[in-house]
Amino acid sequence: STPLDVERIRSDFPILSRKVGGDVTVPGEGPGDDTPLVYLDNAATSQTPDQVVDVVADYYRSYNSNVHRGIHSLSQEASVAYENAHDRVAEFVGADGREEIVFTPGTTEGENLVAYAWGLAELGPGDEVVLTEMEHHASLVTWQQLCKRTGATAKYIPVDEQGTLDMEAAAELITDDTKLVSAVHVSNTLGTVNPISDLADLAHDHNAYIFVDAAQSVPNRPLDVSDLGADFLAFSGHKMCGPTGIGALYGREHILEELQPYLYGGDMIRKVTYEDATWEDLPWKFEAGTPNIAGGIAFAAACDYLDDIGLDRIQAHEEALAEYAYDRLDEYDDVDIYGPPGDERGGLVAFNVDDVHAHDLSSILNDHGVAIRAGDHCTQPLHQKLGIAASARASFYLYNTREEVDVLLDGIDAARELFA
Ligand SMILES: Cc1ncc(COP(=O)(O)O)c(CNc2co[nH]c2=O)c1O
Repeated sequence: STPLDVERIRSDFPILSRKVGGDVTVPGEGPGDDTPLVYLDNAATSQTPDQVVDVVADYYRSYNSNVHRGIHSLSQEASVAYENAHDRVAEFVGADGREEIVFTPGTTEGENLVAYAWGLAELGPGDEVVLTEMEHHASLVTWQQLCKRTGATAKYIPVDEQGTLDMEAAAELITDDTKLVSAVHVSNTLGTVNPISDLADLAHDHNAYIFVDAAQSVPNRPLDVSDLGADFLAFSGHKMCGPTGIGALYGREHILEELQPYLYGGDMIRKVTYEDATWEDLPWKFEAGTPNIAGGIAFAAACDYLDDIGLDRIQAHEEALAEYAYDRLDEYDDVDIYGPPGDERGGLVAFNVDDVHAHDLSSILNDHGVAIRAGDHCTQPLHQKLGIAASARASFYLYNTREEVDVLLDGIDAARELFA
């Protein structure tokens, strides 16, 4: 695939020209240092191009209205745009149509929707949910707590010291007692790319569903829900050039059709009496109340933006940056890198520098204009397993450059000198 024109892409993101540092009491208006921003925290949230920001602004400026078919023109325009956005997001992940795409605030609510709309009704004592040891809390805590509530049992597929899933153990752990496998596609801490279609085969061999946490894969690589064998798949708009507060849950239509809603209210009903209620068609049955209309419409615009560039090219670009960062970090003997080798991972690298706590490293890197994430990345059990309380994580996207990786390494050198 042809390399990205990063400079042209960066011109779509004014924020990337910001200077940072100095007084931050007034967001965006601080005196700011003359330190150019180097934004390497894309696994937490991506930046938003003008093309997507303009869609949000245009909605509020010219057709803001509540959806679901009010009679007046504005409502009709908003309804059509919001409903069509579901079709666009469905196309982006290879779903059959809007019936298989529920808009949510993000990946977290997608996991919870399935836990409460399916899990609460289907799980009980003797049933098992199989997770991986590298799950994000959005999956791990959700299913762990649901198992506690229902008497079901949560089990974990081990991760080896290379950050790779033990698939032999998976084959033993997934049995006829398994009702659901929930697995992250690309780990937000290790960068490991899990063999989802193999896990799906194991789940389906035992008549279990598979839930795919695709928060770090839908934004970063071409993906088709059928190729993966996903029964459910959740992702977030804000990690793929969309606004915050919007994401989607994919579910096979025949499964969603059978599920009862877990959020009740307006828009999700068809007929209500004092005694009972009937539900709207999919996906509206699962979208109670006034949705994030602008966010949903902008989510579709983000899909257009990424597809115009090409996810295969974006994947190649960010993974090359991660490999470059990995190789440069690997030159140090006082740096620990977590996860698989640099050429076998998604576009992120988590690491620690001996004698420099990740939080201190992040603070010093901030003085150099570099934004990374430091902490447990919502994978505390995995950090405990790795024997660390926290890690630093650099995560790359379509608008980052090799020169920015060099600034990252310069900042790490400065931190090492300060703490050595
Ligand atoms: C693998 C994974 N699953 C679920 C989530 C939750 O997504 P949300 O509902 O949109 O918040 C995240 C967000 N990950 C991170 C958020 O901040 N730093 C991170 O690594 C994630 O990386």
